[in-house]
Amino acid sequence: MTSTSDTTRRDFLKTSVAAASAFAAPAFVRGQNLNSQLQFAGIGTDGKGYSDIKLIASHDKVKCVAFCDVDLSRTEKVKPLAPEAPIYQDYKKMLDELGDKIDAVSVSTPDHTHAIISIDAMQRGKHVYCQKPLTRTVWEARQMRQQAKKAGVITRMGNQIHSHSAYRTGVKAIQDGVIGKVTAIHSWVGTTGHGRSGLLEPPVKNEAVPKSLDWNLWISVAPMRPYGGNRVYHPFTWRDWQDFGSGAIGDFGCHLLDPVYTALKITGDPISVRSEHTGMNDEVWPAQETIQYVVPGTQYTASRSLPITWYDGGRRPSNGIAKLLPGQSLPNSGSVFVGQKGNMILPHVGQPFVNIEGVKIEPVESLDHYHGWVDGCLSGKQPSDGFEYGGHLTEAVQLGNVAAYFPGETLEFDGKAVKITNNSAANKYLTRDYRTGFEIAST
Ligand SMILES: NC(=O)C1=CN([C@@H]2O[C@H](COP(=O)(O)OP(=O)(O)OC[C@H]3O[C@@H](n4cnc5c(N)ncnc54)[C@H](OP(=O)(O)O)[C@@H]3O)[C@@H](O)[C@H]2O)C=CC1
Ligand SMILES: O=C1CO[C@H](CO)[C@@H](O)[C@@H]1O
Repeated sequence: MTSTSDTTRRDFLKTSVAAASAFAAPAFVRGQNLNSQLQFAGIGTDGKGYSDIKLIASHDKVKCVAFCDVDLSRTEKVKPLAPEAPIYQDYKKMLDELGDKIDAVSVSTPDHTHAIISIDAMQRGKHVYCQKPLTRTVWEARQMRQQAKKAGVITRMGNQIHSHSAYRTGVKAIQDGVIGKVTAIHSWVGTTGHGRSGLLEPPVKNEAVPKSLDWNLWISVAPMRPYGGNRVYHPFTWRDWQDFGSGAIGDFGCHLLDPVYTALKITGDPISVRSEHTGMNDEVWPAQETIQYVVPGTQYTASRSLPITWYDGGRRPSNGIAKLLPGQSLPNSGSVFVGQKGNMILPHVGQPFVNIEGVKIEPVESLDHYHGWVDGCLSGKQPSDGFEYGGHLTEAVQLGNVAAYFPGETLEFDGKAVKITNNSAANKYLTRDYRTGFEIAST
């Protein structure tokens, strides 16, 4: 028997699919459960996962139907958000068991697990909000773009500052031509590529895995290694380690380069990338690094190509580049947009200013990044910064990490073929070897 609410849900689905040309997927794939409510499951429930889930759940049309975390001791905070929602340790089991009861998921787990979880969820027709960087490798980012397109689901990358007034104001100022056409970009972050765990190599002594944690699931696609101990790899310190995290450029590149990519409408693949750093081994990322990209020019750039320089670990552009006015200073993290009429300095989560006497930039309002994604899921309207956009940005970020293995060498990239054309040894770093049972099939 068909209930009234079932009919309403199907009617809603038909209307929203018809109304949204961006909805490419067949109706059976797209949220059978979508009516005026989004049935949502949060994967990764502590750290950033908790705030992602809380802010998504604060939308009045969201119902939390399940939570998942490989460490059950880290699920306490989300429980009050939906005390009746089941808690899983394995996202696959959750998706298998709950099936159509889930319309959408957030993926707020360490970087190495973003792709395997998000791609699986998209293949099952779920909308996905995934943390930055979208993936751990270039190849995975390309798969995310392709799978999102194929599934026709609504996606967004979790770089919430994209919707913040500071970045939106910077984007508008560039597109309004306040500094003229852009000739170069310099972006930097104060953080370092390693140092969070205090280790450069895996520890010799290992502690027992806590009972609440499924270490096999935490390791996921990466080669198995012992647990180590609290904060050797998890929580949080996985960022240092090449198997799991993506160093300083991976941690902050998708934040800082986001207003650059958005303002300049960069949609092409990087042409070349070159890294220079203080040294690295096979385990952790460099402490200090400078990465030089060349990307295709756009309507907002002065030339057919644009140099972007990335600095981290305390490095930043020189005063000669920034050309600040008296009283101005560079923030700890941010970007200098060098333009034909002057420079715009865009602090990370701070309002932009220019080095042109008498020119002030009016702030534009913030939007709700989380609710924007939920609204997109309900209406069928894809936000402009879905996985196509986030995938491009992540490919650039992770190319920087490929270049780190060949310091001082300019690597030329063929984006169409996803290939480094002038150094065959570099190609293996565009992807990874997947652990048996955790493979990602090509889309
Ligand atoms: N946009 C932003 O401003 C921010 C984004 N981030 C991003 O959020 C993500 C998470 O970072 P952070 O919260 O610091 O990391 P943490 O290590 O603190 O937490 C990640 C959470 O995911 C859980 N988890 C790990 N693997 C899985 C899995 N396979 N399935 C389900 N749950 C899993 C972890 O459990 P366990 O305790 O076992 O590790 C933990 O609860 C990263 O991609 C990071 O880059 C982080 C901070 C801010
Ligand atoms: O914005 C952020 C704050 O710091 C975290 C830890 O380095 C980052 O991962 C995150 O993206």
